[in-house]
Amino acid sequence: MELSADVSHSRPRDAFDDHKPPKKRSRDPFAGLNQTEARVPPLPSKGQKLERKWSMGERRSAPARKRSTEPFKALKMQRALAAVPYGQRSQIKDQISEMESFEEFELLPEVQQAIADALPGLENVSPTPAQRVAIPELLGMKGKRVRRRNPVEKKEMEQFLLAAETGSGKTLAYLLPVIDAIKRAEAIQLKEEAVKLAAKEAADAERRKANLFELESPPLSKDHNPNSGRPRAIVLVPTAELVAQVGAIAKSLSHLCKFKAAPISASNTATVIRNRLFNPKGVDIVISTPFLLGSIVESNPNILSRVSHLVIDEADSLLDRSFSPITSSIVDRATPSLKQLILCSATIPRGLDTYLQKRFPDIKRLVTPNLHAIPRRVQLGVVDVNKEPYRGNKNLACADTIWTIGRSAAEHSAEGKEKIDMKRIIVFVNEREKAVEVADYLVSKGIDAIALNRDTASERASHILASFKGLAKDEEPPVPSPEAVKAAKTNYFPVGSTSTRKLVNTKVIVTTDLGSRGIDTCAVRHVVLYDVPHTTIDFIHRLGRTGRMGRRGRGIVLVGRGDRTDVVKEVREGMFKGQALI
Ligand SMILES: Nc1ncnc2c1ncn2[C@@H]1O[C@H](COP(=O)(O)OP(=O)(O)OP(=O)(O)O)[C@@H](O)[C@H]1O
Repeated sequence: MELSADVSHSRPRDAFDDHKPPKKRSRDPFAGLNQTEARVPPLPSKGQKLERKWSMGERRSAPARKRSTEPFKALKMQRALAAVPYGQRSQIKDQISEMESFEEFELLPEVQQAIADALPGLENVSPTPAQRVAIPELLGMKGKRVRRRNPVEKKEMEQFLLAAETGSGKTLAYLLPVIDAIKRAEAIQLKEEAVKLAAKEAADAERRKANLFELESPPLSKDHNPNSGRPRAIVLVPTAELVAQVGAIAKSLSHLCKFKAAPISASNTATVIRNRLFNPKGVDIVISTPFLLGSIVESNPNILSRVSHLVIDEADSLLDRSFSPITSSIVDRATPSLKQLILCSATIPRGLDTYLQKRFPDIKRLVTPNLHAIPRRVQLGVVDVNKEPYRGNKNLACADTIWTIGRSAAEHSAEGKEKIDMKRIIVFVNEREKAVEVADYLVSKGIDAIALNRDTASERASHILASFKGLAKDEEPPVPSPEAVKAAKTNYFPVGSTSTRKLVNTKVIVTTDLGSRGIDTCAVRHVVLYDVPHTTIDFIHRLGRTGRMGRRGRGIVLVGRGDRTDVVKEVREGMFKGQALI
């Protein structure tokens, strides 16, 4: 092989004038060989850098890369929830990690024993994070070894915000300390009354000795009980269904540690309400909605005269625009006698956060480590309604989704494996009118569906919800024949057709936000989000109806034209990573 005669000659200067190596050479695998000069291009000037940034390739890729790394970009547009720093969360986690038993709380023995009645069928229960965070604080325990504060020595009203994820046992977290306080106050009152009575009897005896002919003073009337119509504690909740739910828990606790609970709501008659409030044996805890209690207080202001504990459950609802005036007026009227004001919520919306900073700047925030995070055991699936076979028909996609859930269980049963449980599914819509429309459509497709909205009579609503709460025993679902299962294999219904087939093992409630707050639907494994919720707050509450207290659950969101897919994507990512939503 012979080398060229020019091999050692450099190339003419103007060949590098544009600072770029010739393209052909740079692509050549041997381009780096036989070079006598380092051809490193100089650093680009500032102007060149900008030019490069906006060149076609970079312009497309730069924002895309930013989007993928920046967390919750779509959710940041709404920023619905107040932030709780991760440092604070880990600190709380450490603090509560050592509390393993209810016995560590300085509750009265009768209150301790009553816990088992409120959690029937459960053995070796340990307190949930919400209970570990709240109970010691509400009892005034400071650290494990320090004695509880004397309930009578406390003069100023204490304010607490208990914020813990859905289905985490917040009801017991506030009820147990409140009942404990009531029982202690009652014991003190009984002691004081006994001392007074003894003093009076002694005085009477003295007087009789001094004047043998004096008539005996009449005994104290036993007809009037000073505890009648003057509760020591009030629990406010937003709906009649929640009044019944919290009332049932209070009643179960009252079997062992005796106290009188009066749940009152618009679903009770006036006579029932009167009898419960003005029971001659007295009343200790009233559970009510703010509107009902507010109207009673107008005519009987004495009802609030002795209230030492006021609980506002679902505080984010009860302090929002529609409820706030009436809730605040009850707080104001009860304040003179209040020892503890306890707000309770699964979410701290930014509106509530600002309100609390202004109205209760000293409120003590009791927050659990997983606040605002949807637990990992709840999965979120997405159905694209625009795709085949739905072609934008959400009703059809909803019916098909429900059939898919119900059918899998029916097949399982037809194979003779085991008796199947009734499946209970909640479908959430954003508008009240839509609930009826969707329920009617589902019924036309052979699904046992019912609408639950503000127009549903409260007695009927309680009845509908009972089986979803695992309280009422369902009639057993009929076991479908193998033929019926075969016939139901395809659950696609052409638009407009009415199904003659029936989905036998599934019950569905179609509801709005009304069914998303506080209802303890522990029998629900599936939630269908017919509409994409407006905010992360609604996502948390709606998905919170499943996967309660350590159970698994599944949410399915139907995404159609105009729905925020970016929001759904970010919520899913957050759930997958176990992150708190914002
Ligand atoms: N320590 C415990 N161990 C086991 N189960 C419990 C315990 N405490 C409460 N539960 C059960 O957990 C379920 C949920 O409780 P609860 O309704 O109080 O939750 P929540 O936090 O108020 O939910 P939401 O935010 O949705 O209102 C109930 O069925 C209750 O019986």
